[in-house]
Amino acid sequence: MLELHQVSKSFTTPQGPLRVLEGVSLALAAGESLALMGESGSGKSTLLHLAAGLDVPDTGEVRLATRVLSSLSEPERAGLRREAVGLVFQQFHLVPSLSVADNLSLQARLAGRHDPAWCDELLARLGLGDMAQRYPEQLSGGQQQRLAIGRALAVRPALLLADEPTGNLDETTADEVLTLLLGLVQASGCALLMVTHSPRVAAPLDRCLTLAHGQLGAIRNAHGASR
Ligand SMILES: Nc1ncnc2c1ncn2[C@@H]1O[C@H](COP(=O)(O)OP(=O)(O)OP(=O)(O)O)[C@@H](O)[C@H]1O
Repeated sequence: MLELHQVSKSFTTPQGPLRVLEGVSLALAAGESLALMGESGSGKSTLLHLAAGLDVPDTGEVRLATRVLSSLSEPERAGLRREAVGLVFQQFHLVPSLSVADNLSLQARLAGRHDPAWCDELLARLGLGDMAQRYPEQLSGGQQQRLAIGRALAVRPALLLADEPTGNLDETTADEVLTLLLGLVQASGCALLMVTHSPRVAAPLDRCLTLAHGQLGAIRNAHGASR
């Protein structure tokens, strides 16, 4: 589903080039969930952006659904991202002037993949069924993040990329949102790559990798064992 092969990425800074990823390889199968941990500045978001085709590596390959992202033009990458990738960030990025229902179906409509029955099911499963005609400012933080998750899943993506999706929520709300997210990911069969600082959040996922000094390591399998 998602493959990174020997991916390197540097940024230009006033102090010179900053090497963030150095020969990183990983494979994520359909339906698999992977937590990506690491200290602040270790390159987690950079890796997520490369996986989404929001940026391209300096060297190496990112393959998404068998397409090599760096061989695509930016509009082609945007098209593939709309169809195959759901994105959830710490900030909810909802459209204030659109209702809950319209926010939820927005990406799916843009991708030409709007399925009203699936959107209704998502609203119900996310506990937003009674709030479909409200506007984002009339929702709590947890409800807004549930809506952002619904928007990402409405397109039935093959891959869900989540960057600290519960980072803005209190612990109880974060647990509720995470449980809902993992249940929906399982129901929809998509692969999940989630960046998190929290071992609690990472624990229920199939695997956990840590990024440090530009490299991936500390692999944990579903049973908590390191290898
Ligand atoms: N566009 C850019 N230009 C220059 N430097 C950048 C750019 N984007 C990221 N960086 C730098 O690359 C490094 C990795 O950033 P990244 O956001 O991937 O880290 P992170 O592990 O996600 O951090 P955090 O946990 O704090 O969100 C950081 O030192 C950051 O300052």
